[in-house]
Amino acid sequence: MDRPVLQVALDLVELKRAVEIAGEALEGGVDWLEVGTPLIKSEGMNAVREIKKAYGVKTLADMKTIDTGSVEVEMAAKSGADVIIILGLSDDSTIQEAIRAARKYGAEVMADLINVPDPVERAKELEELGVDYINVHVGIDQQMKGMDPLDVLSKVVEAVSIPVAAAGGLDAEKAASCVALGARIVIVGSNIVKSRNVTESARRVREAIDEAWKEGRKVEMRRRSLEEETREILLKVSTPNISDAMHRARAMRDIYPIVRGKKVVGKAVTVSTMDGDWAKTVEAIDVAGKGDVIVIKCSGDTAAVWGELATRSCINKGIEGVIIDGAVRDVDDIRELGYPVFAKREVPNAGEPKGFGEINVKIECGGIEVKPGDWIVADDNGVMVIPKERAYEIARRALEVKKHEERIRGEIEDKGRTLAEIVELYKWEKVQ
Ligand SMILES: O=C(CO)[C@H](O)[C@H](O)COP(=O)(O)O
Repeated sequence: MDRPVLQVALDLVELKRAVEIAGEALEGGVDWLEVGTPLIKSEGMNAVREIKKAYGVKTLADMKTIDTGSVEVEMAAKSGADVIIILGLSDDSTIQEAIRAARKYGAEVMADLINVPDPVERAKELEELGVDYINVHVGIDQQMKGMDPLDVLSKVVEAVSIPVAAAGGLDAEKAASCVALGARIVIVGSNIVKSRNVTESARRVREAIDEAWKEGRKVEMRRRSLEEETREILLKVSTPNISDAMHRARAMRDIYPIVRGKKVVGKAVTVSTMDGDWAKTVEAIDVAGKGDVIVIKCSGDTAAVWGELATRSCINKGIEGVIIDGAVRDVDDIRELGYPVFAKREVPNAGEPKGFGEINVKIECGGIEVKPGDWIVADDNGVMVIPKERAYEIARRALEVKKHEERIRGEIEDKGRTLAEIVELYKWEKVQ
């Protein structure tokens, strides 16, 4: 049996960059080039033509066809696509029309199982209908919720005898696991095309899948909990990455780092208190656990609700940091301790521990709503709040923002280009 196929998904919107990245990916050992759906939507069939003409290797058009199978397949095949990707969700008549059209032009059809309710049953039906390949695919938005193609891959492989592809957030390790589970084609997008060194990233995947194929590697399926993964990812991304991932969500207003150069990531233990009343803020240290962040809303900022001794207590308990919509004192000591405290104002005077307020209630801090358990990420840019229900998703989206920027940074630093040139800013300004 031949070695597994490595297919790169050129999920970009700029054709010039896609052609360049395709070349770099081929150098790293990619076999097939997929013209991604965003590129097709941005540049039309011209993208298929240009990619095919530039390299002459097997080229796929990810049309994601759901209707008019014949028309869409014909367009792509005439433009040079060797394989056209259509949606397995389509009506059987669309699939049959797509296959008939493909045969006229000597092209093949790959059916994508994205969003199919019963992937194993549908894969069997699609094989029966005559598609050439099945793609077990978890879409980009689904990946952000923690879905993984590995979850159903082996069942689909067992159910059909045509080659099965796998796609959806694959890196070298996951791609190797897909091969070990029987995938004949691995499709990698973001982890190659957004990488700063495309050739090197492609090579890593190439080596990993070839090794898995030669050695019949066993798959280790241990997955970390979503919470572990969320924390790990949030430690890698910045607050600007998170803001972008949340459609430019606002950071807290008027809250500044008392100690610069520190990063805070953790789940919120919230405190609502009165100006200068430090009873609940200090009691919250005993409520919070390792890895938490204390987030305090005060009714004013004339007297401190936080100082050096509270900070030392936090350090003892492994609490990640403190965010205060109010006043802090002992800032020189806090700086010496190097502990991340973010606050609105610095003052010398403390208030009294009267005990007004509550711990772990919904508050508004720096103008942003914070619920107990929401994720807080703070750095020198500011403080972001991620609602706990969307924490994993936002973390994954922020990581995509970071990866996207890494590739652009590389083009600025290594190729001497400008940002406007790379992202074709003038072309993509909003039409008025
Ligand atoms: O078709 C796609 C999205 O709908 C992508 O091309 C596919 O998911 C591969 O990209 P990635 O590796 O970034 O998930």
